[in-house]
Amino acid sequence: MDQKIKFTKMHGLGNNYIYLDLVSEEMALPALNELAIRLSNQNTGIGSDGMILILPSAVADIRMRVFNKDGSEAKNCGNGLRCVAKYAYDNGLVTSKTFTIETLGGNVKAEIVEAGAVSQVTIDMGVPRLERGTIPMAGDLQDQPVINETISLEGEEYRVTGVSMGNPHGIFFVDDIFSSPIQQLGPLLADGHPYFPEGVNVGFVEKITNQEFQYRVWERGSGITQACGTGACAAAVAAVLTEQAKKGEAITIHLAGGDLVITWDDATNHVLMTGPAVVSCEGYYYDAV
Ligand SMILES: N[C@H](CCC[C@H](N)C(=O)O)C(=O)O
Repeated sequence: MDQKIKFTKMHGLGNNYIYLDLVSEEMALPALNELAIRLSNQNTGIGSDGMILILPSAVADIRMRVFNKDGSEAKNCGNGLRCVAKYAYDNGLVTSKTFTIETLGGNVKAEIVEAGAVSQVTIDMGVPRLERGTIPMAGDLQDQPVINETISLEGEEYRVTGVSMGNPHGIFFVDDIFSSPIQQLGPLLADGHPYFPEGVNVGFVEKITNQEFQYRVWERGSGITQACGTGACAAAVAAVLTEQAKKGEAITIHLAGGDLVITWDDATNHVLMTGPAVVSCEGYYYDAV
């Protein structure tokens, strides 16, 4: 069947997805997991880190579903949320500059800080989940946080901090981001390992100052990406948990694709993320299956 599917490709700091607007027009789509794989394929599809659906919501102003390049569905996507917010505002799906977005990881609040070709968007990502059982991570004391826990992987010892932003993150602090073991630990942990039963986004963080960190990521389901919004939030939370940064202060996370400003708010315990959202292109994909 040759189905003509309208899409918009957007990115947040180079973390790019194919967005399908199922609010403005009904589309009967094929199996979503397989469609995400086809759209993401850079040889036979459009090429991206995955697919994001923009849908009506019964509990928020709009709803986001995110699928990785391998077709797996994730519960949250920070760069995706900023792009969904941009799209919704620019295309009149919402009428205010502040609105709510439903995700599988919980509802979040979006604010269009600056509209334009490059929109600046703030997302209130809500409260980070720190208990071992919520990441989830294997081990005793499932109701306790995992902060710089020593784990042995392939004969080497590493220290990991676990943070969930609705999706799982393992944060490893390193002395030099450019010599981090991303190629070893990414494939080993991201898509299924006894220590991370649901897989994990594997993040490496180097401290520059108390308010500035470098971050690189091997994403669950997509591999190395230019940026990971939930990962940047997890990196800032882990920096506070390991007493390398202060709660309540703005923390700049430098990612391969650019910077995000993250604040883990003292009063609300919510994590705020601010950064850009950009449309790369739009058009039609001919799904010949
Ligand atoms: N790979 C992630 C989903 C995308 C998250 C990332 N692109 C972001 O901006 O937060 C996961 O499976 O949890």
